[in-house]
Amino acid sequence: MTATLLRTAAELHARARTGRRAVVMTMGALHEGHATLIRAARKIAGPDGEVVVTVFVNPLQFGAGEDLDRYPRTLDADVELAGRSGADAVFAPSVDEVYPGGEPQVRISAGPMGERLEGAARPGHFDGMLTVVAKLLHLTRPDVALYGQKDAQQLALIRRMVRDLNFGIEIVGVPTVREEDGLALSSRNRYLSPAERRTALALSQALFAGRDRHAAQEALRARAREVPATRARAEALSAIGESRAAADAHAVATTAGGPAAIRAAARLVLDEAARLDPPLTLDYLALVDPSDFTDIGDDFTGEAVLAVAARVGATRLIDNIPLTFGNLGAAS
Ligand SMILES: Nc1ncnc2c1ncn2[C@@H]1O[C@H](COP(=O)(O)OP(=O)(O)OP(=O)(O)O)[C@@H](O)[C@H]1O
Ligand SMILES: CC(C)(CO)[C@@H](O)C(=O)[O-]
Ligand code: BAL
Repeated sequence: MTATLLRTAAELHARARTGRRAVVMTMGALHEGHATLIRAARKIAGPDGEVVVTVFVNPLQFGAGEDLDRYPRTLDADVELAGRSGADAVFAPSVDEVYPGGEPQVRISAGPMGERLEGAARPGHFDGMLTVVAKLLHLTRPDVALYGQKDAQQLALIRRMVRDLNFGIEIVGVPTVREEDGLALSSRNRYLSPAERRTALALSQALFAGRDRHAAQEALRARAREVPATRARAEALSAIGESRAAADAHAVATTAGGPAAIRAAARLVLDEAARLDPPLTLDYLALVDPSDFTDIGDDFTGEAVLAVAARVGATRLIDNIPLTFGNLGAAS
């Protein structure tokens, strides 16, 4: 399948609409994570519907000193990958096409959730992101739009904007696609040298260590209901597995359990990576409620997000993993 390249809003609006329109928004430099979103969009739109992929590196969401100028731009390959993955059209407007009068004076405000974690590290980022997402939703007029859970805070804010401002568009989240060794796919991975990539693996490893600790805690809680506490604890700890035993023993020894122990288990991996060459520099590690991105408390139940951001060399990467608390029937 070949995707049609559209450069202007006029070209986009001239397209005859057929069936449901599903939109996948990207900044280009497409990879298998994007391809997964496009395939999911194709499924939702169906054979009679339409899948539109947007490619736009939005200056409004980059801060001074960030990587706007060096962000990879690979439009020909993007159109090819989009078509191969099931897109009908790629809308890749210029900056002038999106912001004809220069930067917009009226913008979307992301509110308090937009000032936490990524928002604290990148002031103004989420206002710029939501402003362009609102514009692209108006320009593409989809029935449904799909976003990756890799950018969990972005996804949560888009859901919030669509609900709070009555956009009337269905928002679908797609789970994070990872390399075989666990690294989350990201356009920015192409900045990494082989040595930096080895260090960057610590982001996902830390999340997996936190996930293992969480699984052990949930197992412990479940077992505690069935068998005497001491036996349950031993069994649950053995479920963690030999590979994590040292990190886990440390976490058990230094924390009281609950969210603190999960953070501690993840933190240990990140602290080790800080001593590698090249080192990892941690920006934040947080275990948050995805409805507002505040830290969860000990009595939290439901779905939480363990999120991390770090620098390796000149590259800043983010990753996260969902963890379900108190739902003993579900896998974490
Ligand atoms: N590994 C992934 N798995 C699932 N979705 C992803 C993945 N990487 C990106 N996405 C999603 O693709 C959409 C476009 O993201 P974007 O173009 O910024 O890609 P990216 O790889 O996240 O780039 P960057 O490295 O700049 O963060 C977003 O909804 C994002 O969450
Ligand atoms: C949603 C988005 C396309 C807005 O520029 C961007 O933030 C991204 O690619 O995740
Ligand atoms: N993938 C999120 C877009 C950004 O980093 O600006």
